[in-house]
Amino acid sequence: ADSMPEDFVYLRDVDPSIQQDMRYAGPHNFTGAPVPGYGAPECVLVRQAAEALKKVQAALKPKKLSLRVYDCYRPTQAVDSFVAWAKEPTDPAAKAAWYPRLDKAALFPDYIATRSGHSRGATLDVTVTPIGAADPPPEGKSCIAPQDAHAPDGSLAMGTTFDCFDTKANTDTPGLTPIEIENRALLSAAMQAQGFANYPFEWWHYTHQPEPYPDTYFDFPIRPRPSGGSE
Ligand SMILES: C[C@@H](N)C(=O)N[C@H](C)C(=O)O
Ligand SMILES: [Zn+2]
Repeated sequence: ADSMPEDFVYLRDVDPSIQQDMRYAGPHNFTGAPVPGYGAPECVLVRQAAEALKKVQAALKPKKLSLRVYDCYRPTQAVDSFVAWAKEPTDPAAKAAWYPRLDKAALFPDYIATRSGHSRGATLDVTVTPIGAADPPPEGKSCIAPQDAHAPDGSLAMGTTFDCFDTKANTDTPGLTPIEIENRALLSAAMQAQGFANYPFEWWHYTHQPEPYPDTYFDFPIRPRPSGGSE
């Protein structure tokens, strides 16, 4: 079906304090353009996952930290567009920024899935950011470039930026600085406490378990949130 199932929600309706930087709805992603199926910059998830994220957010608040989501439910048409993107000629500037040490073909399946858990509705890409921190746009530098206390988008330094397709993004990769290790552990502990499991290739990718739709890959497009919310 083309419409959002009843047990999917807009994260904004469950917890408007969680920051959303929905990269695939705009040009600041590895493809350089808005991705098919993302008709609005909104995080959509199955309700259980959204409610669990709200609990993670509450646990971070005393530390003056907030979650920031980059991707949530992903329609299968978007996944298919990633596969099509991989067959197009490589843009050297995009490669230098997002996958400096791998060729496009090598990104599948570890860093980009041809059938993604995101399409099942309980998976999301997330980082942690100080509450009230400035939110400058991404700079387009190499995603594996050294970071100070913060990544270029103001979030906590995790060793790479979001969607950095590189071994340095592997959650337990060697060679991180102590603060990067601490920040990844902080995210991981907060998420695990509410039932999220990390994907070891990408420090930002988490799935809430058990999944309500373990075998269903949805393709409804993400539409603007109805005014007044869905609750
Ligand atoms: C593309 C990246 N954000 C991601 O989510 N990768 C995993 C492997 C996926 O595509 O499911
Ligand atoms: Zn992901």
